[in-house]
Amino acid sequence: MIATNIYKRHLDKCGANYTPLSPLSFIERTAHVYPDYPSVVYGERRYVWAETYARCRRLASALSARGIGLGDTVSIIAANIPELYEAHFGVPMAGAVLNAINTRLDAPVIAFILGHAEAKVLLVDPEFSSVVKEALKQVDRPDLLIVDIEDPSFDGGERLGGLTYDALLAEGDPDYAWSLPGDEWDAITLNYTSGTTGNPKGVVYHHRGAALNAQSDILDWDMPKHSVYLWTLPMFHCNGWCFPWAMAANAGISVCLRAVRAEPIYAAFRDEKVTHFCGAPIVLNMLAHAPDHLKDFDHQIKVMTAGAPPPAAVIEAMEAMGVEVTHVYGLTETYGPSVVCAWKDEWNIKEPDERAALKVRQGVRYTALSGLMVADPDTLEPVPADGETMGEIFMQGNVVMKGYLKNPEATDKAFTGGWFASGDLGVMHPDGYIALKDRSKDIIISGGENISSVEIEGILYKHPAVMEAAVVARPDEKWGETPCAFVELKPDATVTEAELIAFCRDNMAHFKAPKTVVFGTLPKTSTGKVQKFALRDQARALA
Ligand SMILES: Nc1ncnc2c1ncn2[C@@H]1O[C@H](COP(=O)(O)OP(=O)(O)OP(=O)(O)O)[C@@H](O)[C@H]1O
Repeated sequence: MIATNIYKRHLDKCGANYTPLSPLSFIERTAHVYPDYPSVVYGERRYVWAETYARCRRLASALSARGIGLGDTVSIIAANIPELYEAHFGVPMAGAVLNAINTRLDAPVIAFILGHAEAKVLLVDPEFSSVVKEALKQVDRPDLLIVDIEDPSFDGGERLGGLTYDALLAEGDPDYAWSLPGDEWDAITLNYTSGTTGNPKGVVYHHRGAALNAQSDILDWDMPKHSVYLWTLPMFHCNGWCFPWAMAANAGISVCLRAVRAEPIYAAFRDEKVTHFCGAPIVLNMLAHAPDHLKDFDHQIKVMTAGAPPPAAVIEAMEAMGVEVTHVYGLTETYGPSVVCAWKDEWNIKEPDERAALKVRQGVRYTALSGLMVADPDTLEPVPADGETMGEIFMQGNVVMKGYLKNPEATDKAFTGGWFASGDLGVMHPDGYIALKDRSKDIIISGGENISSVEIEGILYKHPAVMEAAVVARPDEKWGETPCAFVELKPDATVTEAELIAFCRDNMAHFKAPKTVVFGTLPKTSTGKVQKFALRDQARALA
């Protein structure tokens, strides 16, 4: 007898029971349900959902009328302003792929991206017109449509094309009948990695992953409906960790911000009654060290942090100010956050330092992620959950990128045995929470022992004189490598090399303590991370 599965008979997908997952459906619903609720705020400019939705439809319609559609790239280089928010909907509503370019890149890299992405349109914020002008000289693309965004609140910049963003919107239909993608696997955005590990690679996201991760953002952060979200995290970075779409699903308010400085951030906390914001640990550190008179708010604020290991001292400082920290971890390749240090109520009774020690761990799967493991990169055998055995961190599921654009070799290398290899090293704790120890290329091997630079940095941050710290390997004849710390001190603080080394030795195994300390400003990448490769060069020169 032929075995049959009764659930396979006459139970097929059809238009009634299956539509592609896409975050575009979120804005349509929210504009329908909450048309007059605030959506986007930028200084004096205030929109409600009906307006934001109409502007996105105009953009889609205008792009479409100009022949932009499926498989085309629309690039944008902009600060966190409403136009960049709208592009997250208007561009894919036209069927095209949004490529938000990192605003801190230099002209040759921008030129590389425009060429590699085969961009058809480039939307330009006036703040970046001069670097774009330089980049355009280096790309041979006379057909590229340049659209200048105008921002009366920004002083400077120049027009590069013959069309403004508002004029483009005016060409469009506010009632444009856009449609969901034919396939949820269709590309929605293209994000270039910052290139700290080589040439920028074009990470492609699909509608399905974008919808799922945006929903996880809300779920894994317990975001109440109509949250007030401050845009401190660049929207160009992994599409702002999917928060443009999350805020549409949440029917929340996006408070746009051009400059990520303590003063406007604290002013927004107070004036807009911000409830949520995201930022790399360096942003949290900046806020913690801002003058006290700025810290003038008395409502509950939550921050989500990732991008680099958050030192326990920074978490403690934020929480002492009444800002609740949620620690997440991910990569451009995983739509931003895909792992969260899911908090447990029973941890609330612990002392602040114990709470921070639990929270510096990267944690467990985001709701949208299917698999997370720490494993031997050669055998893919998971390491024991002992909190000590190091392995590589692997992810699996719908919030792992489609792959790298036009780069099958890199895609094949990243996907191994059904898993995405993160290039990060970590351990699995007995309670199932992972902790990241280093990027594989950052680990220090001294006398045959692995030393985690992250662990040493965590100790250095606890010293009252230290503002920022980064540790790299310094070549050493006897030990192979020794830890070399680069330290930026707080204004007016003083401490000697010997004192800092002694402080580390008092707080960790002696062999792990840095042997050298160099004082000075730390070089940063375009995403605000410390440029460890530059520090490694400096450490090598010392040797
Ligand atoms: N919570 C976190 N704790 C520790 N490290 C983190 C955390 N979140 C992210 N990271 C680090 O950031 C990396 C992802 O960064 P991202 O995808 O932005 O790439 P990049 O470093 O800017 O560029 P490239 O991929 O070119 O090196 C992770 O692999 C990890 O090393």
